[in-house]
Amino acid sequence: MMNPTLLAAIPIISLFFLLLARRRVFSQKVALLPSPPRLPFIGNLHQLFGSILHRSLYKLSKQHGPLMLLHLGTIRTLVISCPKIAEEVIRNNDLVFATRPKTKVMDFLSYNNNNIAFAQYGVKWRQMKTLLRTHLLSPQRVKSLSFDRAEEVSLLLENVADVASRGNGVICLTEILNSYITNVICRVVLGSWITKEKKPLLSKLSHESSALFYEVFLEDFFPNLKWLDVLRGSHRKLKNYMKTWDALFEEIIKNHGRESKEVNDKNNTSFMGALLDLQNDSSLGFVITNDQIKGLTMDMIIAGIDTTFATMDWSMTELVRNPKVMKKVKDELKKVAHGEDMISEELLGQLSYLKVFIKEVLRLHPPAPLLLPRESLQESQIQGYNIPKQTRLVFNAWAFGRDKSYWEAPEQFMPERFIDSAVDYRGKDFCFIPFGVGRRSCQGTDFAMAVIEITLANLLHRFDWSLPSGITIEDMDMIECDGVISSRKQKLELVPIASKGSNEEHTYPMKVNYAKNLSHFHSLGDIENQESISPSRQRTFELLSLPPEAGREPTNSFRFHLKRAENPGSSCERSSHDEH
Ligand code: HEM
Repeated sequence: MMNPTLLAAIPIISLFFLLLARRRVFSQKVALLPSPPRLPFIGNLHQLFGSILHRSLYKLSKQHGPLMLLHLGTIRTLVISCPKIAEEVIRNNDLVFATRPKTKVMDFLSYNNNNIAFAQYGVKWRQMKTLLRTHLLSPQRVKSLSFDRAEEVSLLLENVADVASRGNGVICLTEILNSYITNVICRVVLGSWITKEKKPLLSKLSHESSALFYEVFLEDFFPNLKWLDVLRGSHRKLKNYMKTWDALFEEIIKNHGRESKEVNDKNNTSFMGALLDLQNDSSLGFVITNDQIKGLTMDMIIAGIDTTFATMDWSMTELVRNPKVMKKVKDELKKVAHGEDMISEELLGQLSYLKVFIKEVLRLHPPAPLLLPRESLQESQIQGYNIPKQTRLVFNAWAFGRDKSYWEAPEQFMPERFIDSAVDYRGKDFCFIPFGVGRRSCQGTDFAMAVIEITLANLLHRFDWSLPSGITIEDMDMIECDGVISSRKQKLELVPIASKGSNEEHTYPMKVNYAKNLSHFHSLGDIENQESISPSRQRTFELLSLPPEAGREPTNSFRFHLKRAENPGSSCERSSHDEH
């Protein structure tokens, strides 16, 4: 009789050979794809370390072609470096590649598949996307936030003038823009619940998330080495990070109930507030869980802050490096402003050169150069090659913007290339996809562009910008940070001088009564009396770091906006007594 141990081993041995044979079939097909030589066990990982990822991939694609297979540990990854193949994938296989890979970080940040950006493709993702499109980031909603943007821009301008007046005139614009955009996004996403004490924490958390993407979890490449991540403390770090987020969200959720009971604040327009209200909306057809609210809120903070900041930081850098472009942008602003010292959103449509300038920035410096990774849900074909299920896919959008067959002199900064050109960033032109393409493309494009345009327009209209003395254009390093979001590595230090003709000229330091101004913005009423400020409005002041008792006279720019607020629809010409 056969030994029972041997008998039990037969199915296991058979299964082993079956799997081996299956693997060989797959690898034969996949081996046909161009692929750099790889090392045992780690595959091609060693070719990616030590350099900026999208640049390493670009370099590899020059040797191995625009469709290239990499083995990152046990993970098959297809890298596409040319627009034509990207178009083929999206046209034929967008649905096949509609899901995101499950990685340790994405799993955590998605609140266990309860968000959009990192969520697996499926019913939940579709529900979240509908919520975002119809309730949070619809064109009407984006438009309705124009007051919030105007207020924040005004504060930014004052801040720039104030910081410049205090030191030697040099400001670190990178830091100012960074905290400005955190304020903008947190304000619209979290509303007045976030106090000024919590803002630095939020800023830290959002930037850490970007860095976390590059924290290498061995488990993602070698599932059997999960225990090493535990030993290295990576799991604990991620868990603690998420605990901090969770405590913050819980507090907001708890306050939401109280807020509606105690204050009955009907003007609560934050994204998170809207989502909490929608929890009781039966017409939605599905129930939104607290985890979905947390996941979605986190999505917008993570997806919104670093990307928008990077675009504005690169924009200001390119303007300083290209004085002719700066002059053209400023001339256009002056013409459109008709003597006003603040550019309002209604004027943005007339700023065609500013718009092509921003396009050129996004072409050369896409904030997410590799978009977000996708993964195939089933077997498919690309360029005649068989691509197995669960193959990861990466589009190198940074390389697309430098493809010589689509762009003349691609390394040159030339906004003029977009004049009289229909090429746009909305995902139809595959050579220019800073916001991604297909089903998984960015949901925040309109919101991001509204913030970027109004901010740059006013920064450039109000100030003339130059490099600190002793620094030349040649000293400006144009290398980007390594990370999912590709902002410029070197901080941008500049000297702002109030523009000639600006009504704020020679008025450093500019101190304003923000409390009065903000009260107008929020209620169009008067708040001479401190007692009349509601608790929620009080928190708005805190959110904006403004002491309610602060200040003297409103600035001209604020007067202008106040008049618009008080007389919506009027042309709101500035009268002579508005001038200093
Ligand atoms: C200049 C600013 C921005 C850029 C360049 C940008 C770019 C991107 C890119 C490249 C993707 C991945 C697309 C893909 O995989 O094909 C993405 C996804 C996403 N973005 Fe943005 N983004 C920006 C701002 C924003 C803002 C302000 C928000 C929201 C407040 C936002 C929300 C999202 C969401 C929810 C997704 C996930 C879409 C999905 O997976 O289905 N983004 N964005």
